[in-house]
Amino acid sequence: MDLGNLPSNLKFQILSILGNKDDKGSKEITNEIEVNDKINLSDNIEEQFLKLFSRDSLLDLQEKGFIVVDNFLKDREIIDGIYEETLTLYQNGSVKQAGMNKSTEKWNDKMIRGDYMMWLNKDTLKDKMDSIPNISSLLKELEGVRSELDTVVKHFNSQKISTQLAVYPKGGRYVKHRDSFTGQGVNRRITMIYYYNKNWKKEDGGELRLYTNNKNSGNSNNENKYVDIEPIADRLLLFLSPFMEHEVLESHSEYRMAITTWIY
Ligand SMILES: O=C(O)CCC(=O)C(=O)O
Ligand SMILES: [Fe+2]
Repeated sequence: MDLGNLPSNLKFQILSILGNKDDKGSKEITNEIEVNDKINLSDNIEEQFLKLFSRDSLLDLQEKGFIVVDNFLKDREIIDGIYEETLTLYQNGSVKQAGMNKSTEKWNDKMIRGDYMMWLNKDTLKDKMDSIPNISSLLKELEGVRSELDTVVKHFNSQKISTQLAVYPKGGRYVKHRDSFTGQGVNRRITMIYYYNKNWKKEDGGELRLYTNNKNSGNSNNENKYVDIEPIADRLLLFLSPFMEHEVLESHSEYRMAITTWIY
């Protein structure tokens, strides 16, 4: 099925069903907040707690809608370990073809998203965590990003996170979409994608095309402007989930891997 010809609001609705299918094991949300407003990351910040972020990077995230952090883990052994553990999970069938799920309906369409995915949820993976030590250490670092945001940006007050691991086999892509929508109650606010594709080269494709029209900043630009983010090893991309449209371009490598955490 080609969604390209559908009006964009309809396309977004379909993709939101797909994108918002959530991990069942996540904790109950106790303290609901409305995310129908702009995301403010620069007012009343506690600068003394900044470690990973700088004041400017928080401003960039708010105004440009995204930031790229290279050399996130810096440890070659861990990065290679994450790759190997992902390959094992993929080859033993733990990583399943992604599709659209809404109650009993199931709809898989490789033209829309060609990835295989699994939720990485600490509760559901309790006894498996020991077999994926390197992925576990990445998850700790990603939790650290969340806690820095909560500590530095007093009003940020994150509600939960969820994480998925995705593998795109050759030919895989994911059409243009947003990861969440404003005005729907508790929702994804920040998308963080960690890439660990060894020796990625231009011919491998699979770049993340990020449309830079960020309505969070109040200076929206041309809808069609974009940047292509190369999914190179040890790169962490952060963007504002409700404001940034993006797509995964067709991947030509054998496996294109990513671990994505959403902060709500
Ligand atoms: O892997 C990527 O670069 C992006 C994946 C994505 O957009 C998603 O899973 O919602
Ligand atoms: Fe996405």
